[in-house]
Amino acid sequence: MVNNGCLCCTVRGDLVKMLLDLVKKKKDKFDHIVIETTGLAKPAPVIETFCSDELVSRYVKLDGVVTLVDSKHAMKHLNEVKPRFVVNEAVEQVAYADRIIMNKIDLVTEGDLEKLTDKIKHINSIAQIKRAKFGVVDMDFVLGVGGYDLDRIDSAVKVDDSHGGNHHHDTHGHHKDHHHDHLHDSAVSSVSIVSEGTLDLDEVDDWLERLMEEKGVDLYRMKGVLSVNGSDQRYVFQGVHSTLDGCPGKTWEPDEKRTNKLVFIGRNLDETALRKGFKGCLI
Ligand SMILES: Nc1nc2c(ncn2[C@@H]2O[C@H](COP(=O)(O)OP(=O)(O)OP(=O)(O)O)[C@@H](O)[C@H]2O)c(=O)[nH]1
Repeated sequence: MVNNGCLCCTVRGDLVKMLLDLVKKKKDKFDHIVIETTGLAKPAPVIETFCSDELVSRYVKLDGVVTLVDSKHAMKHLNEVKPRFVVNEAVEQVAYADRIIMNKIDLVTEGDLEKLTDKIKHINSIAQIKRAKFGVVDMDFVLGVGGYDLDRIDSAVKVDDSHGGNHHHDTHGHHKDHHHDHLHDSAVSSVSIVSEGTLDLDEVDDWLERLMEEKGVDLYRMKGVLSVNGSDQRYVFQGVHSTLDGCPGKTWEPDEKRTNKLVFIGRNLDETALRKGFKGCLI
């Protein structure tokens, strides 16, 4: 148990200590460690503990972030307008999730669930969503997620069209689902780019580095599968704020369409600039 039960940034030191204590005492006896934060916790400092603390990252690796959404009350919290510089914790917790459980579905209508799903997908188009009653989901949905695993990015950024989506199969325009514009006013959103073409990897590196330098604070997560020059392998990358990981991935099949797929999740994302940046890397 972390001192005051709250995993905000001020107690991150406690989390590091607790994890290292567990590793020392119970070495090799863990399959997983599950950390439950309070509903008011900011996910970023917890996630960053696993990337940035050298000792922690040596012994444990972050598998994924699961967010449990109360389907009856979530919309109200997601739409809550906070004072300037105050984060909306509900939005943050959806934005950083790899998996989302929409719970208490028995208490709302199908229409409510659809609106909430739209809202969630607008904020975070990468996370897999499952509906549940009393939190019942398969264990596989919450453990062994591989949300930070470069080998599994390919399936993570498969772009989902089922809810009106917020991506384009092209490189133009603004995403808007005209039926639900009123739901999509959150400053935190996802931008997806899906486009064929070959990219210059050096240009991509420069672009992403620049992006992280300039927008690192607002760029919560990004993932991508790219077709790059001089390689028969996909290039996969993933990042959290200003931490970026990239490496060659699976080989493209000879007759496979080499489609680039990138997803960015963040605050006040400039979609036009992101698309322009991407285009600038095309050969
Ligand atoms: N109808 C219905 N009730 C539920 C469901 N899931 C949980 N509850 C009830 O909701 C109440 C509050 O439980 P939770 O929302 O799980 O509470 P919580 O926020 O996790 O509580 P703590 O983490 O202990 O603070 C309990 O009475 C649960 O039985 C559900 O799917 N449907």
